[in-house]
Amino acid sequence: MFARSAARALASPSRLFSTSASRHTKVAVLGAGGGIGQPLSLLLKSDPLVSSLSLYDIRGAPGVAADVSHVDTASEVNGYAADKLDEALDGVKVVVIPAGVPRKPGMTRDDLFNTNASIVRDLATAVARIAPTAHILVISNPVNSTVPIVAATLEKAGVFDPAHLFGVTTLDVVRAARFLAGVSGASPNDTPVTVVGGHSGATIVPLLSQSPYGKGISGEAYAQLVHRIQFGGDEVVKAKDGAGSATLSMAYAGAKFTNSLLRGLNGEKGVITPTFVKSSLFADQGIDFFSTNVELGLNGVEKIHPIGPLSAEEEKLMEACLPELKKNIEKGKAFVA
Ligand SMILES: NC(=O)C1=CN([C@@H]2O[C@H](COP(=O)(O)OP(=O)(O)OC[C@H]3O[C@@H](n4cnc5c(N)ncnc54)[C@H](O)[C@@H]3O)[C@@H](O)[C@H]2O)C=CC1
Ligand SMILES: O=C([O-])CC(=O)C(=O)O
Repeated sequence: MFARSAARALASPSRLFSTSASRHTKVAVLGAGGGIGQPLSLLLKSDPLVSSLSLYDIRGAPGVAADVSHVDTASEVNGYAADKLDEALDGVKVVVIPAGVPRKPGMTRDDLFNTNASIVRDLATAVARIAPTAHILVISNPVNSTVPIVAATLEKAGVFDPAHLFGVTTLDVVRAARFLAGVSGASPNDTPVTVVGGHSGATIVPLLSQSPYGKGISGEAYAQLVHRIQFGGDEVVKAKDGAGSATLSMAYAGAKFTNSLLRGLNGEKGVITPTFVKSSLFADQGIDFFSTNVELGLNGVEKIHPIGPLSAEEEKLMEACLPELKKNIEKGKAFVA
C-alpha cells in the first residue's frame, strides 16, 4: 500500500513542482548534510526548474552530492567540503540555508540564537562577497531573528536587496492546510490558509476567517486548531525525543517555496505565498519584517499583500504576535550592530 502510493508520488510530483516555465537556475543548499538539507537536496534534484545544485556543509556534503547526483533528472550536482564555501556559491542565483542546530525538547526556537546567529551571519557574509545578487531563503531558526541578521549583514556589505531575502515560513502554511483538512474533512488542496506574522509560537497567526473551510470553526475547536498550527513544531520535537525537529516536512516545505520562487523568477504570474520579508506593513510599530502573502516575480518580491480583514479572535492573536516579533527582530539586528 505504502509502496504503491510512494511510487505514485515519485512518478507524479505535480503537487510539489510546476513545470510551466523554461528558464533554469543554479541553486545552492548551505547545510546540505543535515536532517533538512539531505531530503531538501533530493527534492530540489527533482525540481525541473533547477539546472545545477551546489551542496555545501561543514560535514558530509560531497557524500550527499554523490548520492543525489545519481537521480535521473537533468540537473548537475556538486558537493563542497567545509573549506569550499566560495566555490559552492560561485554563480548561484538562489541560496537556501538550513544550516544550524535544531531544538531539543524543552527548548524554544530563541534558545538556538546563540549558536545559529553566527552561523547564519558568516554564511550571509560569504554570499554577500561571492553571490551578492542571489536570492536568499533562510530556514535556520529562529527565523524571526536570523532573517534580520542576514539583512543587516548584507546591508553592512552594501548589497542588501529586500526583494531578494525570504524567511521560509512555508511549513506553517503546509501544517495549517493539513490540520484544517483534518478537522473539516476536505482535501488539503482545498484548505489553504494564509498564515501571517513570524515563525514561532504566538508570532504564527493563521487567518482561518479568510478560509471558506476555516471561517465556520469556533469555540474549543478553533482554539485547538490555532494552537496546533502555532505549536506544530513542538509536536515533532517531542515525538523525536531529543533527535531533533521537523526535517522531512520542512524539506517538503522548503522545496515547495523554492519552486514558487523559481516560477516567479521565470516570469510566471500570480505566484503568491506567505513568506517573512522586509515589509512596511507594521513599520509604524517598529516592526520591519513580517510574513504575509507575497507575490513572487522576476525580481523576487513583486508585491506585498496586506493582511486583509481579521476576526475578533485574529485581532487578539495579532496583539500577542507583534510585541514578541518586535523583540525577536531587534535581537537579530543588535547581534550584527
Ligand atoms: N523554518 C522552519 O520552518 C524550520 C526551521 N528549522 C531549523 O533548520 C535548522 C536545521 O535543522 P536540521 O536540518 O534538523 O539540523 P541538523 O543538525 O540535522 O543539520 C544542520 C546542518 O547544518 C550544518 N552546519 C552547521 N554549521 C554550518 C555552517 N557554518 N555551514 C554549513 N553548514 C553548517 C551541520 O553540519 C548539519 O549538517 C535548525 O536551525 C532548525 O531549527 C527546522 C524546521 C523548520
Ligand atoms: O520546531 C522547531 O524547532 C522547528 C521548526 O521551526 C518547525 O518545525 O516549525
